[in-house]
Amino acid sequence: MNHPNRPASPSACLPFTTADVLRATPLGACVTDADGFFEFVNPAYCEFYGYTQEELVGQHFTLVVPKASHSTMRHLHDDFIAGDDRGELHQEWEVRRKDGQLRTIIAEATRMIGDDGRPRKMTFIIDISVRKRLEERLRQANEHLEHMARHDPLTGLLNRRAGLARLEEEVTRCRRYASSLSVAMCDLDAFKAINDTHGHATGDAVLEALSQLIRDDMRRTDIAVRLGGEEFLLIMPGVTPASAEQAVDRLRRLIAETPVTPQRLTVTISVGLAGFDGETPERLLEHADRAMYRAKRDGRNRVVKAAD
Ligand SMILES: Nc1nc2c(ncn2[C@@H]2O[C@H](COP(=O)(O)OP(=O)(O)OP(=O)(O)O)[C@@H](O)[C@H]2O)c(=O)[nH]1
Repeated sequence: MNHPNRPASPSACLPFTTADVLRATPLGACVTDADGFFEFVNPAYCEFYGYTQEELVGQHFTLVVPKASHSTMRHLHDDFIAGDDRGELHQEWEVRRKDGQLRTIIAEATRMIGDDGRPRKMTFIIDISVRKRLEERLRQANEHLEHMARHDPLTGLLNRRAGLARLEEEVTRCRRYASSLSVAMCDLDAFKAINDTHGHATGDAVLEALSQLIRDDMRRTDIAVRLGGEEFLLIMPGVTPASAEQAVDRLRRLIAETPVTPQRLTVTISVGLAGFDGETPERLLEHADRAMYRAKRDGRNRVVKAAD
């Protein structure tokens, strides 16, 4: 049974006008004519943009759009008014308040035909600026975490786990395209003595400076990894062992000649070099490692190529 005060037809149940409803809604709402001029704005719309109703009605809607998007927005408005789509639009936009602040909104628009037979665009807006800011902060935090998970905090080079994963990738690529790949295992010489004589902080400064020298000297396509302690791995995709030997020996000389601390300490490295020849990444590293130990045994501060 119907409520005695409730009319039977649902279409006749609102005892106020549509404009009353729009004025009362906490959502910003506006109506623009076919040319994009505001015909109606509700109080929530005015409050969000910081304009009065008088300042908005009669103005073109691009008043609340950053200059860079004017032309895009005009075209979209025209297409929307003329379009024969569903007549609805749900989109995220950056908009500009009267005080110049940029905000992000979701706009829900509907095309409606007025009593005069002319099309209009009715838009509801939802402010999502706070959510956007949080999303951006979350994205930056994730990026930072991902960077931390892949890099050594002292030197900024790839850490062991990320470096070995890169080596696997490069070996796979090399197999597929039959390209060259060389790796160099580099170990600081007599580093314990530096720590013991000058302290751990100086030791850390040496590792940082050494990493910077490696970064500056290597090709952009080379990959430098801090495997741990005073041991570094250089992965050189597309480089033959002969070219790698020249490059790494140049780096060795550069390191030996360059003071790496304010006290002008210099250090040397011993390097074992191996070229990829179809083996697994583990075997490739073993070859480079063995060559590095020979470099140590033969007197340090030298590059030794792995035996074929
Ligand atoms: N300051 C500092 N020292 C480190 C770090 N990681 C490893 N070490 C030190 O590196 C030194 C390595 O010493 P050893 O393995 O004996 O090698 P070495 O003295 O370089 O001698 P050779 O390799 O035979 O030339 C040790 O004293 C470690 O404590 C680090 O992150 N910071």
